[in-house]
Amino acid sequence: MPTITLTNLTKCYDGNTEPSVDQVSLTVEDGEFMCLLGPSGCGKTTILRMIAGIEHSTSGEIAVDDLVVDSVHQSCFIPPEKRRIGLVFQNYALWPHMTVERNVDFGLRLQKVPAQERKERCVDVMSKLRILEYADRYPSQLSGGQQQRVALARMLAVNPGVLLLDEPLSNLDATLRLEMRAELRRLHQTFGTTIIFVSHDQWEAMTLANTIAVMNKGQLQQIGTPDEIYAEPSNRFVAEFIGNPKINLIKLKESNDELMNLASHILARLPESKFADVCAIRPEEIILTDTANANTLPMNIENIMPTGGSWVIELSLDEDRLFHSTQSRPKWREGEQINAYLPTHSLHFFDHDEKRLVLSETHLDYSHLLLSSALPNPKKANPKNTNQPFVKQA
Ligand SMILES: Nc1ncnc2c1ncn2[C@@H]1O[C@H](COP(=O)(O)OP(=O)(O)OP(=O)(O)O)[C@@H](O)[C@H]1O
Repeated sequence: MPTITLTNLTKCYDGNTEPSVDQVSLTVEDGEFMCLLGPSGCGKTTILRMIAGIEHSTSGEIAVDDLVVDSVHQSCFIPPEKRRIGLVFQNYALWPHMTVERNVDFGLRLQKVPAQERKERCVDVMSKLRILEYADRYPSQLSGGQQQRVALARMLAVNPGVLLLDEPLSNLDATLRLEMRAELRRLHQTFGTTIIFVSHDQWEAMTLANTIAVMNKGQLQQIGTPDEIYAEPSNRFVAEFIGNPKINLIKLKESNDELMNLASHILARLPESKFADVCAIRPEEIILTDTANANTLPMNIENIMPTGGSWVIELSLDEDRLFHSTQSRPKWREGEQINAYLPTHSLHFFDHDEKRLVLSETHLDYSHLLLSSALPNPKKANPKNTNQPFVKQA
C-alpha cells in the first residue's frame, strides 16, 4: 500500500482572505489508519479532496510513494482516476436504480475487469462486509448502516491503495455508529488498506485511528497516537479539543497562591526561564479526599452529575470551576467542602502563546511538596527578586 506525503500543502479558495489549508505537512504511512480531526471549517475535507485529486492545491506538494501527484511548482497534476485512491463521502451516493451487487460491481465494470473476476471480487468483498444476503436488494430497501457498508464495499472492490472517508458515519444513529466503528476497525485489519478518515468527533477519532492529526483554522496542530495527543497535547487548543469532560484550565494568578508556588518551583527547574499562564489537569486525574493536608486544596462541590456508570462532579476553587470525573459513586453531597489533590505528574502548564511547556519526570518530582504552604513563595520571600517569579503575574 502506498505512503501519502503532504509537504507544505496549502489551499486558498478565490475570494477567501484566509487559506482553508495552511502549510500542512504530514506523512500517512503504509497501512496506517489516520484521522484528520478538528472543528467544522478547519480544512479537513479540503485536504481529503486534494489527496483524492478533485481539488487542486494552491501551493505545496502531494506525493503518493515517490510519485508527485499534485504540485503547482512542478506543474504536475495527476487526475483522480489515476491515483488509486477511493473516496467515500458523508452521503454514500449509491445508485438507487441498481441492486447492491450492481453498485459494488460498478467500479470494476468501469475498469473493464473480466466478468468472472468481477463476480468473484464482488462476492468476496460483500461477504467480508456481511451484505452478501442483500445482493439483490435496492438501496432503498436497506438500513443506513447496510447502505454504508455497500458504499464501502463499492470502494474496496476496486482495491484502492488508499481509502479516504469523509465523516462516513455522520448520518447514522448512535447504535449504528458504534457498530460501524467496529466494522471499520475489522475492515482495516482484514484489508490492511491505508485509511484517512475525517471526523470532528474526538471520541470517534480516539477509538478508530492509529494516528490522529489535529487541525485548527487550516493549520496542523499536532500529530500523534491517540494516547500522545491526550496525554501530551502540544498546545491549549489540542488539550481542550480532546477529552470529555474537557481538561480543567486554571489561570495562574495571585489568588491561587498554592498553585502559583507549585508552578514556580516546577518551572524553576527548567534549564531556561519559562513562564506559565495557565495550569491544567484532566478531570479524572483529580483525587478527592475528606482529609486536608499540605498536598490538598479545599474546594466546594457545586454539582454531582450521574452519566450512567460514572459521575461528573463540578467543583469550585474560588471563582474557578473545575470538573472531576469518576467511576466510583461519590460519597459526598452537593454543597459540601472537600479536599482535592492534584498530582504533580498530572499537571500541564501552558505559556503565554498557549504552547505546553514540556516537563520531564524530574521537573515534576515535587510530590512530597505539592501545594505545601512550607514552599516559599518566591514573590513573598523576596519581593525585589525579579529573576524569581517563573509564573507570570496575572
Ligand atoms: N469551494 C469553496 N469555496 C470557498 N471556500 C470554501 C470552499 N470549500 C470550502 N471552503 C472553506 O474552506 C474552509 C475549510 O472547509 P472544509 O470543508 O475543508 O472544512 P471541514 O473541516 O471539512 O469542515 P466540516 O467538518 O464542517 O465538514 C471553510 O472555511 C470553508 O468555508
